[in-house]
Amino acid sequence: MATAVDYKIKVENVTKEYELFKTQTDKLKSFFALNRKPVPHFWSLMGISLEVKAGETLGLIGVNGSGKSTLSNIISGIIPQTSGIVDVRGDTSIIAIRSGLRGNLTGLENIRLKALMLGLTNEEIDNLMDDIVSFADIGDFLYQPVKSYSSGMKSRLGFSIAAHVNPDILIIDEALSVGDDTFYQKCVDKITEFKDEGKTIIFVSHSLKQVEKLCDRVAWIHYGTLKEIGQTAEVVQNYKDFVKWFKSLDKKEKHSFQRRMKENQKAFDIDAFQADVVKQREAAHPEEKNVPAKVKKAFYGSVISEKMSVGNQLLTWAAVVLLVLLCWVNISGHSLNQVVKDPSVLIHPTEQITPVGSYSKSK
Ligand SMILES: Nc1ncnc2c1ncn2[C@@H]1O[C@H](COP(=O)(O)OP(=O)(O)OP(=O)(O)O)[C@@H](O)[C@H]1O
Repeated sequence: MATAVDYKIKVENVTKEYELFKTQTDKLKSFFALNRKPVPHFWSLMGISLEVKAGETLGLIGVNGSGKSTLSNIISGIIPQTSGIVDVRGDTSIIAIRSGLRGNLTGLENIRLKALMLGLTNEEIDNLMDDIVSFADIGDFLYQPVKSYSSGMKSRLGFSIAAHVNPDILIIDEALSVGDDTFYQKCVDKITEFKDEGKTIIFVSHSLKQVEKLCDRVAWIHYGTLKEIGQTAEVVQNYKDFVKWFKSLDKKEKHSFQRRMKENQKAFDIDAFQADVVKQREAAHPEEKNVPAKVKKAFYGSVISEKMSVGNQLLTWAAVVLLVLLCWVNISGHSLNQVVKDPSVLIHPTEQITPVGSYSKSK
């Protein structure tokens, strides 16, 4: 019998690995699994587990580079996790300064594109357009490509779109830090309205004041790990204590601390982590069978690989070979039928090929 879930978002043992390629060519080679050179790895998330309940506002805090945006982008489906379960029950709509808007499209085009991607019909978008435009309040910039916008304008537009498409879950990643005071207040009012409507919100911010004002609970992400999750006042206070401690260090000590943390993220061993999860689960549920297989499925069962599978690699190479062959047949001047009957004709091009710009006398 299926058990009812009491969460809106569940993240279990989620990791995110980045390969630090030096060039785009190295990246492309790796995609086709052609890279022989070892590439440095970096684990942006090293096994995060948390749940967000329906109607709850969860704050994500942590120092720069701790993994807040990586986690919120994984939850909103913008990037895939490397391992772990991400279960999101509802439509997410992310408001982030850094993602979601296409620079070459105008503000108006971005509104339509994002709304279409979120499943709205053109008629629904037409009905919402005036509200979105008036909330964003960016004047004639609406007709300019978004790449010409200031970060405040991008934030206005991004917030306005996401807030009007009526998502069930809202992920707000640093959206309020760049607007002016009037816009900030408008956003806070809108977020409060969402909270009153019972929407689930993830709020990523460096402003502890905003977090204290808006969040029911807070998760402190610390160099790829979940350091603490709990009541806002308590977690924020512990984080403030950490920041105070860090600030009390001299420059050399600060660098050394940050280096140690980053080294730790480079050295993370996913297999050892998986083995640990198995051990803990076996200890907690001694009667449970096939724990290693179940944990393996939970780690990789729902993950979309960013590398090509062997099957896809074979298919791609087969397609490339076929394409080259067809081009060769075309250039040779023989018909496909002739080549199939006698492939050796490929190395004897027909004499009927007419050079470009000349008139064929053989007609
Ligand atoms: N595409 C990428 N390739 C390589 N490393 C990345 C990539 N994206 C993020 N990272 C690294 O992952 C880590 C986490 O980054 P993330 O942006 O999630 O942190 P953050 O907590 O949101 O930081 P901030 O508070 O500065 O916005 C950082 O060390 C960052 O350099």
